[in-house]
Amino acid sequence: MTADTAPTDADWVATARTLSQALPLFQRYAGATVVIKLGGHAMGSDEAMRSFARDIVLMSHVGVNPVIVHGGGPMINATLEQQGVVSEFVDGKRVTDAATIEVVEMVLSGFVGKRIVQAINAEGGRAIGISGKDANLMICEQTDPKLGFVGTPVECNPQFLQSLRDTKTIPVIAPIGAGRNGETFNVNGDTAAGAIAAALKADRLLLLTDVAGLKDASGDVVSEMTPEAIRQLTADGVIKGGMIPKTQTALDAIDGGVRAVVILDGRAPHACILELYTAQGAGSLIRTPR
Ligand SMILES: Nc1ncnc2c1ncn2[C@@H]1O[C@H](COP(=O)(O)OP(=O)(O)O)[C@@H](O)[C@H]1O
Ligand SMILES: CC(=O)N[C@@H](CCC(=O)OP(=O)(O)O)C(=O)O
Repeated sequence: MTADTAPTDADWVATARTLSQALPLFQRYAGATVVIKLGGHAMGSDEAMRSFARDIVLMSHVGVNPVIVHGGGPMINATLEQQGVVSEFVDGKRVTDAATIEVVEMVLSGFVGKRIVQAINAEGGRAIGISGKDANLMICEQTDPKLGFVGTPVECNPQFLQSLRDTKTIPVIAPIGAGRNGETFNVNGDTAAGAIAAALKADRLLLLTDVAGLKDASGDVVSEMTPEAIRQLTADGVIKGGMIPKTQTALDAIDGGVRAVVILDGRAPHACILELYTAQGAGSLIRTPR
């Protein structure tokens, strides 16, 4: 079917066949909890956001419990740059002083989170924007005094998410954590998604990023990897930079009880439903061998 020709009867039959073939996968994921981390680099145009939102609403309609955790690093950078501030990053984490944490919270819990909420709601879903502070969802401790207000999640309280699930409300979570002494902590989006997925014992954690998946030493995307293979590729320097917190998150999430983690290209159209509802899947699946 091309854009400039009307669909034929055969095209419609092919569409119906595709839907019918997805039945076993719809059944397999009915009732499953799927945590989706949408990184700032994966948040594209309004059209891409609409397509992401549509996929989330579709998942919710066929019985999945989607939980979105978002990033927004590039949007934080842009707002800080308007104020003449350029952040320093150590091991992929933003050094966050008292003025910066205010900007981080404003950007993530403000326009980034609300853009996702609005997109989902516009497609007929029911989303609500919260952060790790709400209902004590994510309690943090300071990661390292040198990083300032950067937090490591030490306690997750996902009961509130279960009550959202009962009312088919889709949480859209900003990676901001509460400290025990009233501090606000900036949490890497991948780390926050992994901690929440582990607390929920999620069936899947999808880490949406800007590459097709995990690449091996030859630069080829590998469709399935074990935690052991990831440790080896990291030791060999093949997994590096921003991919390190992602793969570390994947390993921690699996240790914490998540069944499988997928690293996939969030800019690709319909990445989430391709992964869940096609036999081929998308990106790189990480799980312990069965
Ligand atoms: N082995 C690898 N396979 C795939 N990507 C890798 C690998 N090692 C490093 N990367 C880099 O990791 C990047 C993703 O991390 P990052 O830019 O922090 O993503 P995000 O902003 O989506 O959180 C990719 O764009 C790629 O350049
Ligand atoms: C501690 C830390 O670095 N926090 C991140 C939070 C946002 C994030 O993780 O955004 P992406 O997923 O788009 O990278 C930051 O300040 O950029």
